[in-house]
Amino acid sequence: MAKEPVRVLVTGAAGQIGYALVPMIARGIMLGADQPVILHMLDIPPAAEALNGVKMELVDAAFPLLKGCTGVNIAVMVGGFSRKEGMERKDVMSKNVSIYKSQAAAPNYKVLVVANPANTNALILKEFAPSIPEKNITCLTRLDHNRALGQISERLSVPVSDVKNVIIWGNHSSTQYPDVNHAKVQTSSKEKPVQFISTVQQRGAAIIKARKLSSALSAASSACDHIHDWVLGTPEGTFFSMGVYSDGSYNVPSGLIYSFPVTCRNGEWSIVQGLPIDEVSRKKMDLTAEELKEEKDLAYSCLS
Ligand SMILES: NC(=O)C1=CN([C@@H]2O[C@H](COP(=O)(O)OP(=O)(O)OC[C@H]3O[C@@H](n4cnc5c(N)ncnc54)[C@H](O)[C@@H]3O)[C@@H](O)[C@H]2O)C=CC1
Ligand SMILES: O=C([O-])CC(=O)C(=O)O
Repeated sequence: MAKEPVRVLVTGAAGQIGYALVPMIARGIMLGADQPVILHMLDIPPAAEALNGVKMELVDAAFPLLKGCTGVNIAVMVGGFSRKEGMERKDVMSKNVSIYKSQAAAPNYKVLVVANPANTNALILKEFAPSIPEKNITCLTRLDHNRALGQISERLSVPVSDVKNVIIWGNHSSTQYPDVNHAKVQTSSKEKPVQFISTVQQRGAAIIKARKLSSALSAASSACDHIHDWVLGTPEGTFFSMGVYSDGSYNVPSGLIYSFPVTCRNGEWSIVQGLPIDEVSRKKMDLTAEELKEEKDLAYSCLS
């Protein structure tokens, strides 16, 4: 029997990530090749004509899984302003957090916040939308996770599918801690990836420098991976990084949206517990938590 369609909301759908993301969803990359979808696309009035163009292209692409354009079960919140060369992600805070406060009227569905500063926007959404369970609000650090897999694969010359269980701890910013201590790589090479941490931390800035625009196809693809694994589950023995509401695991202060290693079953994520943390890692995990606390204060000052 054909499955009931899942309704997916994409905010900022006329932007560059939106333009890359909606055809991926309509092709079944996010939710599976047998899962019909209904797309609900939102943007601001000045982008109405561009959004209409995206809708026309979706019709022209004749996606068999695409059943229409209304209603919501999953929300991918890309809407917002992107940073330019020389800016940090928190520099777009004053423009973007107020969007996440105003969009907090959303009911109970799974939310992925992409727009920067992604962790803090997700926290603002959580704090101003008490009707959404905190387990349903997440932010995208899967792009950083995939960047880490890609760097290891390139540097050790192994297929990316032979690398797993890297971890991105903390903020989707240059203080994030890409941790390879628990990674599994099928290789005989003893070479240690050098400058790996700073390359992953600075990859977003490197893409802006090269493209004069921030990353879009990799962000859209990672957003699909994030929702895919959340809804359909993580493979046995594999974990991924997700920005989620901290419950105090690994002594990360609760009350922050922080990226942890997670596994997913039956549409629910759980933080992987019990990984040993060495002293160097502890310092880096605390540093990125400190930045998130500062961002939270800054966000509230922008909203007052
Ligand atoms: N978490 C992550 O890994 C990544 C996050 N980003 C962030 O994603 C966001 C979007 O990036 P792009 O698509 O490249 O930007 P873009 O500027 O091409 O598109 C953003 C879209 O959002 C729309 N928008 C603005 N305010 C809105 C509102 N109140 N409601 C609905 N739509 C609204 C704009 O009209 C525009 O169409 C940026 O904040 C960017 O920094 C980008 C890459 C990776
Ligand atoms: O760097 C940016 O501003 C866009 C982004 O978040 C990324 O590519 O990781």
